[in-house]
Amino acid sequence: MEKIRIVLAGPRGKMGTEALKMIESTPHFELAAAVDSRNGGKRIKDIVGLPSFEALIYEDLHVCLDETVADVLIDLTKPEIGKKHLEIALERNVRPVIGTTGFSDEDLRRLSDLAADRQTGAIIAPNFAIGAILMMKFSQMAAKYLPHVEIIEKHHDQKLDAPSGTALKTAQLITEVRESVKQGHPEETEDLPGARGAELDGMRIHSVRLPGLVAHQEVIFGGEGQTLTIKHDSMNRASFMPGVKLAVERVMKIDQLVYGLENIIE
Ligand SMILES: NC(=O)c1ccc[n+]([C@@H]2O[C@H](COP(=O)([O-])OP(=O)(O)OC[C@H]3O[C@@H](n4cnc5c(N)ncnc54)[C@H](O)[C@@H]3O)[C@@H](O)[C@H]2O)c1
Ligand SMILES: O=C(O)C1=N[C@H](C(=O)O)CCC1
Repeated sequence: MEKIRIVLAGPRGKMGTEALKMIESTPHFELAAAVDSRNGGKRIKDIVGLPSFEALIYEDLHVCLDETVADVLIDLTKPEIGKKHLEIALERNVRPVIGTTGFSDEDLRRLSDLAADRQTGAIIAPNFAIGAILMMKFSQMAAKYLPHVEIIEKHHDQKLDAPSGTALKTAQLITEVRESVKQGHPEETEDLPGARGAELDGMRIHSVRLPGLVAHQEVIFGGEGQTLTIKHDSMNRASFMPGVKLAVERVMKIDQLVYGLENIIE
């Protein structure tokens, strides 16, 4: 099998270090280069605590892709950088696998058009954990029958964006199968602003940020005399790596942008 040559953006981060281990243990993956906010000119093996890859570190993706033969870019940096890197990679026909969140509907339309123009596969995955994908799929199934929904997402307190990409994606999947519903009492008031959480098509989304958490979500459905809770917990960042590996393999075989791993697992 030919090796898939990967550029990894964010190699020193919590996700990036797990991704390096995943690449190291996958015989048909090769780390071609890395993009970091510092350490340009060094090699991955020169950074204390990182595996002994010879791959060079660049501080600019343009320069990296000028000097590197690559098939796939994995981006695990931060929202505005992931978006910029996705575009740079597509313009050079390098297939992006993006783990950062914060893409608006308008961004997704524009980037889908760009991927289609370039006939280059791209995957944006708000959550790489296979269990989280199932949680979203099961929630979409349940919402057909129990349309009153509240989402509680909980993450570590270093997370930059709220609500989480997973919560937004879950809400979007639910809007595809249910009519818009006015939830709660028609005359309810918020005596403390934000008490009822964010609102998306009648659904409420509550974001919790605490040290000690990794990534967790509960989707609670209410009906007459019953509730249903669908819950997923990522206890560590290794939980995301089978999904990253799957996305890298799959992005090599598609020629359009896919938003969400639920679109590539059976
Ligand atoms: N899709 C998923 O399943 C999933 C799971 C966990 C985290 N995430 C997302 O992945 C991203 C990384 O998460 P994390 O917990 O590893 O964060 P982190 O803060 O530990 O790591 C981010 C890394 O990106 C680097 N970085 C910042 N700007 C950069 C730039 N311009 N170029 C290159 N590198 C740059 C930082 O130096 C840091 O090492 C976040 O956006 C997070 O929301 C996604
Ligand atoms: O920032 C994180 O950490 C995570 N973000 C994702 C999201 O926004 O949904 C989910 C996984 C962890």
